[in-house]
Amino acid sequence: MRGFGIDLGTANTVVGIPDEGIVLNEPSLMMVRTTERRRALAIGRDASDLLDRTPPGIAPVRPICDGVIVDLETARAYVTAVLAKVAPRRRYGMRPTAVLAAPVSATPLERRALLEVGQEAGLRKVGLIPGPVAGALGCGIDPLEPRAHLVVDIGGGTSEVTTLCYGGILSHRSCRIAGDDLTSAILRYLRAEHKIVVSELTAERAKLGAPDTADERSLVVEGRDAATGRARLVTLETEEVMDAIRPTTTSIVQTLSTCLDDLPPRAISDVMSEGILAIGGGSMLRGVPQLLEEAFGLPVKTAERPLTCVAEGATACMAQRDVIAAYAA
Ligand SMILES: Nc1ncnc2c1ncn2[C@@H]1O[C@H](COP(=O)(O)OP(=O)(O)OP(=O)(O)O)[C@@H](O)[C@H]1O
Repeated sequence: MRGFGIDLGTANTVVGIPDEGIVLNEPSLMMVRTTERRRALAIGRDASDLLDRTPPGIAPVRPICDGVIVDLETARAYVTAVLAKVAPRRRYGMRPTAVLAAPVSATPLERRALLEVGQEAGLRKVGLIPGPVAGALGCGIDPLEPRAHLVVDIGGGTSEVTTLCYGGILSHRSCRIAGDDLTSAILRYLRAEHKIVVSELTAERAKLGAPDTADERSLVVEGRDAATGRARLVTLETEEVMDAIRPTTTSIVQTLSTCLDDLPPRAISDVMSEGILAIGGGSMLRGVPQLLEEAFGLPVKTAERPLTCVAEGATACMAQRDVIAAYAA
C-alpha cells in the first residue's frame, strides 16, 4: 500500500509504512537560511547535530509547536523534506496517501492546517486520526470496541488524557505543559542552584539520564559558568534532577486526573479493570507512572514503545478506514 502513518510531534516526527514498520523517528527540527526560511537545509538528526553550532545566517526552526502547526510555509517545507527522506518517488509513486495523528484538542483551523500542509507537500489524500486513538491502536487496543480505554499521552509540548470507546471520545483533558517543560525546569535549576548555563541538549540528556542512574546516582554536565563565562563541569545528583522536575510533573498529572470527573460509572469500571495506558516520551520518565497511579487511583501500563506507538497506529489505520471514519471530526 502506498502511504504513510505520520506522527508530527512537537519533539519528534515518526513515520511508518504498512508492511515496513517505522521508517523515520527523528527530532522535529529543521535548519534554514534566515534569508530563505521556506527551504530546509537539514532536518531531523542532521539538524539536531548542528544545534548550538550554526554559523551566522543559519537558524534552527521547530515546525510544530504544542502539537500543532503555527506557520504553514515552514511546516510545508518541513513535511516536504520529511517525505523526500522517507519516500523515494520511484518506490511510492508520485502522490502517496497518509494518515496523520492530530491532538484531540486541535481546533478545526489547526486540523485544516495539517491537512493542507500534507496535501501541499505532495500527499494525494490525507486522513486525520486523534493521536491517543492512534496510540491505543498501536498498542493493540481496538478503539471501536464497546469498552472504555483511558490513554495518557505525555509528549514534548502537550500532555493529553483521553477516554475512548466505541468509535468516540468520552472525556478529554489536555495541557500545554509536557516533556520539554521538564527540560526547561532542569535548565532553570542548574542556573539557580549551580550557577551554570547549559545547552538545551545537555539539560535534555540530564533528564533522559535520570532513569538509568539508579546505580550511579549522579551524572556530570558541562556548561558555562553564569558569572565568569568559563567552561565548567558540575556533578548533578539524580535526586536533584527529580526534585527539579517534580513540580512540573505533578502539575501535569493533576490537570489530567480531572478527566475522571466526566466519566460515567460503567466506563470507570472498564478503566479500573484495564488500567491506564501511558504513551509519549514523558511517560518513560522515572516516577511518572507512579505519580499517575496516585493521582488517578488506577493501575498504569506504560506502552512497550511509547515514542512510536502513535505512528504505528496511524500506519495501521491505512488498512482500517472504519477507524478513521469513526473518529473523523
Ligand atoms: N527515555 C525518556 N525518558 C524521559 N523522557 C523522555 C525519554 N525519551 C523521550 N523523552 C521526552 O519525551 C518528549 C518527547 O516525547 P514524544 O516524542 O512522545 O513527543 P511528541 O509527540 O514529539 O510531542 P507532542 O505529543 O507534544 O506533540 C521529549 O520531551 C523528550 O525529552
